Amino acid sequence: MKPDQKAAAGSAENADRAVDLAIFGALGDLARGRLWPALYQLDREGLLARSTRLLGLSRHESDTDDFRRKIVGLLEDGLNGDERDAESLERFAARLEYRRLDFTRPDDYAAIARWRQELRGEGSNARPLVVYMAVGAALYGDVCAGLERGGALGEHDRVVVEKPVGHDLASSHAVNDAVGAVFPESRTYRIDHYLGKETVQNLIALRFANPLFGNQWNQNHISHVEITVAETAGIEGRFGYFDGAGQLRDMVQNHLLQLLCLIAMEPPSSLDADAIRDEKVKVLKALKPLTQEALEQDVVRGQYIAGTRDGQPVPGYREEDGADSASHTETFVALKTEVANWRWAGVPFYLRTGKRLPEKRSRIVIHFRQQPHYIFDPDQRSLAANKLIIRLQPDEGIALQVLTKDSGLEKGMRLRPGPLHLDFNSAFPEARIPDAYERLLLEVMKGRQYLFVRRDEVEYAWRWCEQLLDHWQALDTPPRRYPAGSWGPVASIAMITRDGRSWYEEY
Ligand SMILES: NC(=O)C1=CN([C@@H]2O[C@H](COP(=O)(O)OP(=O)(O)OC[C@H]3O[C@@H](n4cnc5c(N)ncnc54)[C@H](OP(=O)(O)O)[C@@H]3O)[C@@H](O)[C@H]2O)C=CC1
Ligand SMILES: O=C1O[C@H](COP(=O)(O)O)[C@@H](O)[C@H](O)[C@H]1O
Repeated sequence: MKPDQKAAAGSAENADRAVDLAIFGALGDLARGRLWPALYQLDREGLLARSTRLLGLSRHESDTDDFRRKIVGLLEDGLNGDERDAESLERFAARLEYRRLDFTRPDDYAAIARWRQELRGEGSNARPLVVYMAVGAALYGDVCAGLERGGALGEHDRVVVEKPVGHDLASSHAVNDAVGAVFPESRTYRIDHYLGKETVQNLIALRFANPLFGNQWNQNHISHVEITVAETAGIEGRFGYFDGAGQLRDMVQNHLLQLLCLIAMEPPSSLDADAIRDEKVKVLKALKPLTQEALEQDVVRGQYIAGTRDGQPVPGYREEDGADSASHTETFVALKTEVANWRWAGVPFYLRTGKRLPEKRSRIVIHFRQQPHYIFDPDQRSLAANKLIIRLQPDEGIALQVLTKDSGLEKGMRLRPGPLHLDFNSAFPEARIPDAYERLLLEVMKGRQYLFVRRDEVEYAWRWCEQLLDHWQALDTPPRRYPAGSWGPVASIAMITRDGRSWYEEY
């Protein structure tokens, strides 16, 4: 954005998003790494309302001045040079306030009611409050009840809850009930930050704005679908949280199943939140239950052992800081599933996600079927299928692999695969790809729910995942091992090879 545009935007009232925001867990990993940087970027781009105030809440000994220094310090450390301008940092710091609170102590919540009273005294009448739960789900009930009993809430206030909502179906019911006792569903925003990613948004545009794909999007034309979300990171100091969760709860129950829903859902009647969410729920309900044989053959869980990252040695999962040396928690999951409905019957969806894999890479690959009648060199038959490769991150973009004739006088009708490429960064160089949290925070401020997950979606996703959790619990055996820096247990390759396929690696 040019400086003159920025100045104009910075002074805009942006009345459609005039809220205040209270972050519970303001100094935790999520808030420090994602929320404060996202809010700063929104402010810098002139997208916050002029009046918006941001309240940090945590049990750390601090006050507003100290808190402002801490947040500005972490922004200065994390931002690129051109994002770190003194004027924007100063304006952002002025929005911040801090209160020390123990979220489990009902009496502490009066401080929030007092803060809101002070804002009203400054002339801001009833701006809605957005309550952001940057804490574990076990605390959501305490916070909601504390806010209500402490007289801190108004009738338009909203709550944002982080994933995973609960630990299984029963605990997710309990968490949703506790939040629902204070905030109705229409004011509850369940975050799945993958839904805020630019390319994930683009799935909707790709599928429903392009008849070319819309008409081919079914079992007549698609042979199988791959979804890979690979991370190079390990546990990064989060052993306490992660060991109680594992990769299925941390990534599959939410991010990967949401991606699957966006690929598999029927066209919604509109872009309204409930129109989209109704279609996603239908997909979750149609996920084929896994038979005992499928649980044994088509699901692979792994745990990384010592290996390398970028050529440097890294410890195994059980040697991480604070680790339990006998942990059975999985850091890798690969599985095959099917959406049992008219559109998708017989089309396998292969899902794969893991920590400490060789690359950070999230990709969806749609494999189209071959032509019914093939007239080219029989040796090239395996080439003869189009693939649509959706690069969620990094190098956001879309590639369609098509076959052309290999050029040259002596080549005859040799085929050559090549991509038709849309690279978002080079196609739209003027547009910065915003972080998912920027988009999602802005949507909450505007009161729009279509990028958030409804209660029944969360619960159907748990219902399906529980088959795997129950199976693993009954087995009580450790996950398969894989060296850090590899693509997971060999069994995950065998799983897809048995179907005469392989994970697509040419990104
Ligand atoms: N970190 C991430 O990248 C992601 C996190 N999430 C979700 O976000 C939520 C937060 O995760 P994360 O930031 O990693 O967790 P952290 O443990 O890093 O942060 C939680 C914060 O809440 C504070 N806190 C905990 N209990 C209380 C209490 N009783 N009173 C006052 N403050 C308290 C903690 O304080 P103290 O430091 O004193 O313990 C800590 O600062 C979780 O639901 C997680 O699943 C979702 C996606 C990604
Ligand atoms: O929700 C989570 O997501 C991150 C990965 O997010 P990304 O945007 O970097 O792909 C994962 O590392 C974390 O364990 C999980 O809780």
